[in-house]
Amino acid sequence: MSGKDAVGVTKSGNPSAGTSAHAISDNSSPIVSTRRTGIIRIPDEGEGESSDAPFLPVSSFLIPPQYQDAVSHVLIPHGLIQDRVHKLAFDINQEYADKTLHLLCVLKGGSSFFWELQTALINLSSHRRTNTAKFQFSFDFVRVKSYEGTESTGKVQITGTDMKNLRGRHLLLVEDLIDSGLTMSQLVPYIEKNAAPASVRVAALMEKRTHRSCGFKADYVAFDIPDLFVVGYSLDYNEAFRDMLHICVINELGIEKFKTNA
Ligand SMILES: O=P(O)(O)OC[C@H]1O[C@H](OP(=O)(O)OP(=O)(O)O)[C@H](O)[C@@H]1O
Ligand code: HPA
Repeated sequence: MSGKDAVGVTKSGNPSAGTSAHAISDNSSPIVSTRRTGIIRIPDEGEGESSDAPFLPVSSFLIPPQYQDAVSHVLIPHGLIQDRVHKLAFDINQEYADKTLHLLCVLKGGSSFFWELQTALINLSSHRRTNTAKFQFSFDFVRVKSYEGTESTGKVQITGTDMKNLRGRHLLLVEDLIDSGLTMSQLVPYIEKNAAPASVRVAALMEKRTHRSCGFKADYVAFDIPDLFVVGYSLDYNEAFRDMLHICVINELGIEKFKTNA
């Protein structure tokens, strides 16, 4: 790989102690867990045996003109995201086969992943052959914010959802990225305390390999990524890049160009 100006994240998010999402708490039917399986590991640049992993140059993809010089390379193309999300949807459909699932989209970063996942779940339920059980889902949104630019403020603001609506439900939080884990390690206990759901699990599109991690692990994960600041597919830097299909790595020029975008 040659994305040598890619931006890594260096500041500490000051996360609290390790937390993980809780398992389903009722015993209505035995299920074979497919959680945390099939995670695709995106290697670090020049990493050991994986050093021949394909470098995906910006010029090989359709990228909005204003972003072409602001990212060093494509990390995860949209097509690969879609394929992985379809598999996660299949696993979720199987595991919650006899339950009504309540998806909780964590805005704003989780929105593209959420729409892709819920479309895949609808498609699965619509196929007679896979629709052997009584899988159903409903959904809601929660706004959670802690980052400014590329750094966590250390304060997680949770707004925009009535906790009463989540009471007694099987919740699946749909989140774009576990970075330090601060956001999820605060959101999950907050919901458990204020909403008393039947169960809470977390589906994350990506988990970052970072020394800043507080140890939080999601239940369903599509990609395991290097410690780089990623943008696109609803992930932002100062609100820029959310309108880019592929997940890319921001570069120094991008950091400068969109510094005052908010
Ligand atoms: O694991 P962490 O270190 O807490 O970082 C992950 C969180 O940071 C981002 O949210 P942000 O605060 O930028 O809000 P946004 O979703 O509106 O972009 C991202 O969408 C995750 O929610
Ligand atoms: O890598 C990232 N990209 C965008 N938003 C983020 N919030 C935490 N980490 C990131």
